[in-house]
Amino acid sequence: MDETGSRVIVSSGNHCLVADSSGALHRCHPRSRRAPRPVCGDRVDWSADATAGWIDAIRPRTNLIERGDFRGRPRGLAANIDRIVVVIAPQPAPDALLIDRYIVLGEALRIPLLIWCHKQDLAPSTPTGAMHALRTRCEHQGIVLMTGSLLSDDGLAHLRTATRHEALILVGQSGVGKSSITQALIPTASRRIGEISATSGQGRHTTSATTWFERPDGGAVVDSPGVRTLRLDHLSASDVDAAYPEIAAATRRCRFNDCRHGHEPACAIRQGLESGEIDAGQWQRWQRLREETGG
Ligand SMILES: Nc1nc2c(ncn2[C@@H]2O[C@H](COP(=O)(O)OP(=O)(O)OP(=O)(O)O)[C@@H](O)[C@H]2O)c(=O)[nH]1
Ligand SMILES: [Zn+2]
Repeated sequence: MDETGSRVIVSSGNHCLVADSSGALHRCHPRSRRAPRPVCGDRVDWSADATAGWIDAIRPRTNLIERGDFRGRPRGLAANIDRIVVVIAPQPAPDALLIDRYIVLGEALRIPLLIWCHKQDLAPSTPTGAMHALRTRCEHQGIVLMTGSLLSDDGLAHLRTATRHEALILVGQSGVGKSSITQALIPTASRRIGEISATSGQGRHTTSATTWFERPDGGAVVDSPGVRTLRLDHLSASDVDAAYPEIAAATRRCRFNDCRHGHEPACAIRQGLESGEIDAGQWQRWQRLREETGG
């Protein structure tokens, strides 16, 4: 059996599951130890002999999302993604640094980002200061921000329409609702999880695998447990700057090129912080991520 352009829907270290054009799943292995490892979302050519399925080639990727492992080395997470959906909720309270990490990643890979404020049934009637700051930032930077809930009538309608035919990766803290959203967008997701467990031969499919689910309305959703944290060591300081245009512009207005934004005269950052033009929280996060990326 030979197939071209099939989709890798789950990838582990030494094997992956490939969905053929009819959606049937096949367990495949790289041809050799040196062969590049496919990641979730890859398009691959593969073939099967009497013993096993083999990956013959990985098609060129439109993008590759990587995350730093505990040593900061980049690890492939998912490929060919049209949009990063950062899911936040009133509970657990949003982690501004994690949101910023995804804004940096989206800018660096040029993948459009959408911030989905989920569980609106739990949202306070007056937005918190943090939510207000996030909204202002999204307006300034042209980041799409939408709200919804699984407990309201229009639920995910906005998300569905705004991302029609797109391959989404849902990212965010544990417990914000990523898997619930996947199930709501793809009613057959739990059946698919059963098929994946059966084909991978690893018993119950735990939430430990990044998985590509085809959407019934076109496109796909990638649900991944590897997205609750994100290190950016493998990105550069200029990637961080691109996600903070106001801060990056202010640093260029400081009188001294090597201004450390401490006590130097005519420091545009200090002036911006004093006048309130620069958000103090954003400034702290910029410093933190610049340090992480060696800037
Ligand atoms: N109130 C409320 N609860 C929701 C909503 N959507 C999901 N939940 C609940 O939130 C909890 C966490 O949802 P999950 O979908 O498991 O969250 P997750 O982001 O996939 O979490 P991890 O798998 O740990 O990363 C579950 O108890 C859901 O039932 C919503 O719109 N409103
Ligand atoms: Zn300065």
